[in-house]
Amino acid sequence: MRLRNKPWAEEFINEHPDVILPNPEQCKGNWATVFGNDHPIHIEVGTGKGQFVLGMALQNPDINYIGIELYDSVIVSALERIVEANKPANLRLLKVNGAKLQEYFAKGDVSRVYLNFSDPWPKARHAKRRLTHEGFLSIYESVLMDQGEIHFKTDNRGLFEYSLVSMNAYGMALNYVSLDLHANMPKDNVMTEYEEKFSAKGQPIYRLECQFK
Ligand SMILES: C[S@@+](CC[C@H](N)C(=O)[O-])C[C@H]1O[C@@H](n2cnc3c(N)ncnc32)[C@H](O)[C@@H]1O
Repeated sequence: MRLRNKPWAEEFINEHPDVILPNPEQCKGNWATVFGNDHPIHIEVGTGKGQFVLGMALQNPDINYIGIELYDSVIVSALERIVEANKPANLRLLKVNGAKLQEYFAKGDVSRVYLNFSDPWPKARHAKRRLTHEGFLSIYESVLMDQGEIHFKTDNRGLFEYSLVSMNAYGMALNYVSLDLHANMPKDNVMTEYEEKFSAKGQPIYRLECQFK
């Protein structure tokens, strides 16, 4: 747990249970009560400092967003942003492991999964840790509604190539692929922190949308 540099993180997190939900397992199958509506739920696994999920929540008030991040020291930066933005009603954070989504979501609770600039884990022996490994795809499938989607952006060519093969082998439909997202920047693209950093260095941004059949 990377808490050493931010000793105040735990206290700040505990002060905002309306944003970082303290007992997320109680929300499973019950998210309409949490948000007070039955709008679609989009989650981002590995949300980092929250720029994407906050931007999406502000841009799309009729969609509920949940940012999922493992580390206190990282998620606390997302929390700071969200507090500064007056806590949009359609946004929550979970400080949990994306490998355990089934503890917090029932089948059909989620209608889209976003993966942005996921850790590449380049060594073959670490392939199971990649968020687009078949083990993770099966976890996403078990919480997504039928024909639910994954939207994935990365600067990492190796991870992108791996993910295309992994999703194809899983039997998913590829609905969109871009090898240079910023060459034709969609009007509604919300940049992540990593996207800003890598595109500023001139690196192409890869993006795909795929769907369970
Ligand atoms: C490279 S950063 C990208 C952050 C952000 N999505 C962006 O694009 O700027 C990856 C983030 O995913 C988080 N992460 C990695 N594996 C995770 C998992 N299994 N569950 C939740 N978060 C995870 C890491 O802690 C890290 O903050």
